[in-house]
Amino acid sequence: MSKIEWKTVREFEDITYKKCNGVARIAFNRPDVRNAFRPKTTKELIEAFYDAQEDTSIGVVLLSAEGPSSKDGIWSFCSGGDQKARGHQGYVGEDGYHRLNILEVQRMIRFMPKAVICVVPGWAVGGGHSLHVVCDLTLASKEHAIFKQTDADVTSFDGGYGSAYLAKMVGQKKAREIFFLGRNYSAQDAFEMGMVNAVIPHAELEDTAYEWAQEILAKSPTSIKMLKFAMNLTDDGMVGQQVFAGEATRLAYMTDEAKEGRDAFLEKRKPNFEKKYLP
Ligand SMILES: CC(C)(COP(=O)(O)OP(=O)(O)OC[C@H]1O[C@@H](n2cnc3c(N)ncnc32)[C@H](O)[C@@H]1OP(=O)(O)O)[C@@H](O)C(=O)NCCC(=O)NCCSC(=O)CCC(=O)c1ccccc1C(=O)O
Repeated sequence: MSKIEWKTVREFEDITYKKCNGVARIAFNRPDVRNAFRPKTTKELIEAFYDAQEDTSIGVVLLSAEGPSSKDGIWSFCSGGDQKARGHQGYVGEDGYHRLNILEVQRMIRFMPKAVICVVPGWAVGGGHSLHVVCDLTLASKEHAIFKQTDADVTSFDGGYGSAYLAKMVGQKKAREIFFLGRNYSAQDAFEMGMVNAVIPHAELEDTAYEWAQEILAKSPTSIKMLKFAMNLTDDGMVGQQVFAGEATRLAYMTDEAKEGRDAFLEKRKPNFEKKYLP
């Protein structure tokens, strides 16, 4: 295992963004407010995720958080939407517009053609909880991770992946308990429910996430991508089919018959697909 030497690839205000050996690490960086996200945060997340998606040297993305809080030493992954930035129609950005763009971040994670691992060093609450749900894998701090759903306390509820997909993960009864009662769950509770892949001692959490990423990087990228999209497909309806089918088209582009179809058009002749029928 090579040493982890994270390199900052771009400076942001609300997040940090680093890369090392095929792994991108995007981390919330507002620990004093439990890493609540505001429109600026989601805008930065979208830019970082887009860069990680486009960068062909990156195969796995870690979504993590900086910390602990300088005020009280408490760790958090993300406490969801910043309630101070909340206006009458949604979360208000510096431009004065109300936005719902954490859902765009969720879609980027879901449709990212690479594995996304959520690293939970502390509180994962509200929209922060939903982000962990939508990631492909979740690793949680044994000592500090706490999972909690407060959407129903503040009337800012995620009726998409955060709840319905969670129910597929932990079962209907448990998902309803999580949302209806809003209790605290430890990393071990979350592991036993099936929404966390592993409970890791806090001091080893980031290194373990990097090691898991390296294990995934040793696999065939096309297999990981197609398996992710295949597993998404049954829950994502026509959009899931579109994403999966797009990749099938990409694979078809690489065949001789695709070359023949393109060349025939450019050469103004009929395509010859003879002897191209696979058994
Ligand atoms: C996370 C807590 C349980 C932690 O509790 P505790 O350790 O006791 O810390 P506190 O003293 O409460 O907090 C410390 C400090 O942080 C500030 N803070 C914490 N969370 C937030 C927050 N979410 N927004 C703003 N500020 C926050 C807190 O005020 C303190 O500041 P001081 O100045 O030091 O006093 C607890 O903090 C807690 O419960 N937090 C709130 C959790 C919450 O309700 N989050 C929002 C849920 S709704 C959501 O996330 C939006 C979902 C969403 O965006 C969405 C969903 C579906 C469709 C569309 C959308 C959309 O895009 O709008």
